[in-house]
Amino acid sequence: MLQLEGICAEIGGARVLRHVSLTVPPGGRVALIGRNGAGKTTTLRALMGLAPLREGKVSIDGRDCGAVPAHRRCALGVGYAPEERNLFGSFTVRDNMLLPAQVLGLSGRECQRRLEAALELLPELRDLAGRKAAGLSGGQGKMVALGRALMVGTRAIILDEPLQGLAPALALRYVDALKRLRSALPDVAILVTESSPNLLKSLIETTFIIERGEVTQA
Ligand SMILES: Nc1ncnc2c1ncn2[C@@H]1O[C@H](COP(=O)(O)OP(=O)(O)OP(=O)(O)O)[C@@H](O)[C@H]1O
Repeated sequence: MLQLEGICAEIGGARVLRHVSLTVPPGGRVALIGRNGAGKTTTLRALMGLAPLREGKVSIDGRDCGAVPAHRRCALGVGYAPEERNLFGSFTVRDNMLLPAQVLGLSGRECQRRLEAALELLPELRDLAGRKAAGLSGGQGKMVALGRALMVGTRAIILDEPLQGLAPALALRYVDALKRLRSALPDVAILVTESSPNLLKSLIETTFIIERGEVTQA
């Protein structure tokens, strides 16, 4: 379970999150919907320990994360696919996917097992596995970022505007991939942000709305 309780955050002295509370239950499918600049990315960054909190508490599976630095949060089973993807262009898709599992210190065997499981769930990545990330299209890169999040996201994956900028057909393919994950990994929660709920309707159980840093449940 992912839980944000009364989170407040500032960037450059400006209030960006105002007492944000949001819960993602185990295996839950939750969307956070808001316009550009509403605070979606900052909310996810707060969850991952990448945005400093002024107030409030983040917990993962009941564990208070106040003292857990960002680079250890994925060890709690949370995989994060940031909006900008942040792939290493000179690495292959395979190596980009393996990286977070290797950083966690998982054995080579476990890394390979997870890679195979992720490629099984996202077969479009199998053909790309040996390609350098620099040569991928935006849509392919988003799929790789999803696969990479799955490598460590044994409890939850959080996806920041994964459909943003995708052509409608690609966006539907991405949502189909998420639906496959829902069936294959029912215990892995998904928290996804978007500016519009339309394409996510068939996937999502609970929707939160964020407006000027304030979150309400739809
Ligand atoms: N590095 C920064 N410096 C100054 N202001 C920032 C910075 N990052 C975010 N902000 C401001 O914080 C607010 C929330 O930004 P955030 O990126 O969380 O919103 P968002 O809902 O994810 O929007 P987008 O869809 O544009 O990514 C915005 O008003 C934005 O201008």
